[in-house]
Amino acid sequence: MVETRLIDGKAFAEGLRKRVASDVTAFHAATGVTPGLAVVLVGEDPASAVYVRNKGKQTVEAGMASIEHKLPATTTQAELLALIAALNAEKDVHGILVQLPLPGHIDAQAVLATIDPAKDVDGFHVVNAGRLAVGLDALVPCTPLGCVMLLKDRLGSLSGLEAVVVGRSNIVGKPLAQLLLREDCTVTIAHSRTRDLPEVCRRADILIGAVGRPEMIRGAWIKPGATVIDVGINRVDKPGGGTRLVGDVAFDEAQGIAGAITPVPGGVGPMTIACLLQNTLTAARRQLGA
Ligand SMILES: Nc1nc2c(c(=O)[nH]1)N[C@@H](CN(C=O)c1ccc(C(=O)N[C@@H](CCC(=O)O)C(=O)O)cc1)CN2
Repeated sequence: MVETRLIDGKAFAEGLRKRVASDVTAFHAATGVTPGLAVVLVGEDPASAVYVRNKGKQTVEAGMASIEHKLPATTTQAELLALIAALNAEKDVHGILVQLPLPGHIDAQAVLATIDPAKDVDGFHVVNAGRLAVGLDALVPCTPLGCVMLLKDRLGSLSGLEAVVVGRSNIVGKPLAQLLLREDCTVTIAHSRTRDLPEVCRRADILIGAVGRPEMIRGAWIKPGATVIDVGINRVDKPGGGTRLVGDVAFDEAQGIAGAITPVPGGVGPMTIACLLQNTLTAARRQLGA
């Protein structure tokens, strides 16, 4: 029986936000410039509205300018692209982010492709994805960046470790695999069609759940002592009524098997916005050649 440690992403994110805030103060003193982040929300998805509100609040708390554009669900793709073109040209806007998911009538890839790669603080533009893949400086997607920060904080060097990423999304699975490769991990990307997924997972020193299926990864799939990072945020019904959040990993079953695990909530989630603030400052620095 292994003692399972909790990886406190909420506390780590709080520390990171403080470090970013102090770097923003120094940046402003050196350049006279306040980094600005523009966040675009299309439609009324309640979870997205909460994330956008938190992004605005934490941006201001870090000493940066927050510019919010809330558009109705009926917004056309052409209108959205025109707004992004205007933000690309706006010199006080150093970072641009379009909250996902977008309404079904809008092609998300076309939207992401319109954002200036230098202002793409989500790191979703193909230029940033390509730069990450070939090992050049890139703006890196926030959730994967947060996962690697938590892993390095817990394990130090990740070199030579066997990492299994369950999930192959462009937003989390693929960029996270690239970041782990950059840390010299041996990386497997697995997914719902992977043959004998439990056996593949049991190879992992680092196991990442990023598949978006509530508690799909069972305790018996975890190698004893492994570090487990749970990216899933799934809302499920509670037996007596109401709902609760669970991850992609069966958290209770992981106790006594995993060496460490991120909880849901309070694990990876808070790192996403903290890393967004860091990316916004990075983008501002690069745009000013600072
Ligand atoms: N343009 C983007 N869209 C989306 C992203 C993204 O990085 N860029 N990621 C997610 C949503 N997201 C940020 O946008 C996000 C998700 C979760 C959290 C978080 O702190 N979660 C809490 C729990 C919150 C709750 O109670 O519901 C936690 O895990 O502790 C922050 C940001 C999809 N869209």
